[in-house]
Amino acid sequence: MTTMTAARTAARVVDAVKVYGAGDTAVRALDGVSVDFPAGRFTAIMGPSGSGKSTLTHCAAGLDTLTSGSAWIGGTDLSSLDDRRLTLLRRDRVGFVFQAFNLVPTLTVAENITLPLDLAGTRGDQEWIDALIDVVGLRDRLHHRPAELSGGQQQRVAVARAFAGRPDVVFADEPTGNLDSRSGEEVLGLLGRTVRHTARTVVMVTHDPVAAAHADEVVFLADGRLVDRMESPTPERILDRMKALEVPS
Ligand SMILES: Nc1ncnc2c1ncn2[C@@H]1O[C@H](COP(=O)(O)OP(=O)(O)OP(=O)(O)O)[C@@H](O)[C@H]1O
Repeated sequence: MTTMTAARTAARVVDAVKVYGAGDTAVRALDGVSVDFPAGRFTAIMGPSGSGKSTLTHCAAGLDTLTSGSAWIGGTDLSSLDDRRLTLLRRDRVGFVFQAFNLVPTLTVAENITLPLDLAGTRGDQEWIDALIDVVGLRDRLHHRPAELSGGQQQRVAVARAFAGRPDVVFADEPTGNLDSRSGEEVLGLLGRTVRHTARTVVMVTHDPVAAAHADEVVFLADGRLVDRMESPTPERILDRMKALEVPS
């Protein structure tokens, strides 16, 4: 009964360096970041503007490549994959939610949710998708088109789509950036519930302490480096930490 298993890591980067450009104009967006995102947890990435949050997320998700260091999804080193296998990994094992909802306007809600599965040529797990539709509260909107939905409802469709293929990890980049605070709260509550009730993993970039406080843990970046981690965050504690990071040195 006392057997402990080490927490599985859904995604991680090790000694991640990302340099944009070259010579005098080179920008070191990530400067040796090592961070793991435990499976079954909701992790938020915070840091001042330009600290490398989006770069870290894009490299961890296999949307961009590191200059040096390694990025892993589960036990797979992304640098070991050719373009085709990387595309397949992103399709089959990673979900994305962006600030712009990126729904296909001509498809219904139901079709948008299953789009990644349809593109992959699989029906997916019907029971799972059915349960997801209830979790995101869209059962009575399934045959509507995105333009007939509020922004918050559209983002809930995007969340359901991100989880539809039961990915190892869902990356969300400012998912509430285009929403009013009430719809934003709904989407954040939804991300948290999905993680807790279905043991999925979410990694979310945000600049909003209230949004980050929905996560189980916050990791803080400054100048391309990991500077802190905070368990069981509250908006007040996050704000205090951010204020310290934003003081010019
Ligand atoms: N494609 C690019 N080419 C050149 N420089 C870039 C590129 N993308 C990002 N950068 C630079 O890398 C650094 C980190 O950018 P990044 O977007 O990762 O930060 P961020 O923390 O997500 O910022 P924000 O909160 O403002 O979105 C910044 O100095 C940025 O200007």
